[in-house]
Amino acid sequence: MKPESTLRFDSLGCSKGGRQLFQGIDCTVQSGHWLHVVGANGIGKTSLLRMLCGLAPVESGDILWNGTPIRSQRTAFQRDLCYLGHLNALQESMTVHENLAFTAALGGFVPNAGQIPAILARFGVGGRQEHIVRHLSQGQKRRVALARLALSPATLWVLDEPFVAMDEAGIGMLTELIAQHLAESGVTVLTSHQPVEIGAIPAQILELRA
Ligand SMILES: Nc1ncnc2c1ncn2[C@@H]1O[C@H](COP(=O)(O)OP(=O)(O)OP(=O)(O)O)[C@@H](O)[C@H]1O
Repeated sequence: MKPESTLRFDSLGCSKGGRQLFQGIDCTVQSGHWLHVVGANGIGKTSLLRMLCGLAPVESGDILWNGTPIRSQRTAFQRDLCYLGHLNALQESMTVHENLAFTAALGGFVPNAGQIPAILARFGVGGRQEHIVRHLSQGQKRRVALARLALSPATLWVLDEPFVAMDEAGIGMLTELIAQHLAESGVTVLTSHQPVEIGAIPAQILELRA
């Protein structure tokens, strides 16, 4: 189990290119729960996720992790965070197995011999372990990228459109993995233009509006 955690947006606002995207967002997500950020194309969902991950500064309001603004606990917060953006962030010239081993090493984690093969098999890419990532299909690359979640010790998963390019089986595997994460007291924030069901755990919906 992971430690009990709380994510809070406190009167959060964001503008881009001189245009206000959203403001006054208040929301709290506790351990074991997930937030589905929804809204029209271009409304600011990715911008919100990027602020949450520290890839863009918080301009107005605050983001608090366990009661403390993330800006004043950068290193500790990054340790608690796993972010998967639109891009898969895989090393294209490395093998599938090498990519996962690399991710684990970055997180200071040494998987045992059977762990990476088991995770890849779970994500339906077990037979591709020694393949160079460049030679995989888009959906296979997405599966490898998402398989990294299973190696992450992070409490907070932030996933931008994780279901894009996934077939039905892939969607099933990912929702199962998120459900397991929540059952272990994890927290997940995701965007998706499609309806999402994570087991029987109801979504907290945050709808961004112009
Ligand atoms: N660096 C930037 N400078 C100016 N405008 C930007 C910048 N980055 C993003 N934007 C604009 O901010 C708005 C919000 O973009 P964002 O990617 O957050 O939307 P989104 O809700 O995730 O959209 P989608 O559903 O299409 O992925 C868009 O209109 C985008 O063009």
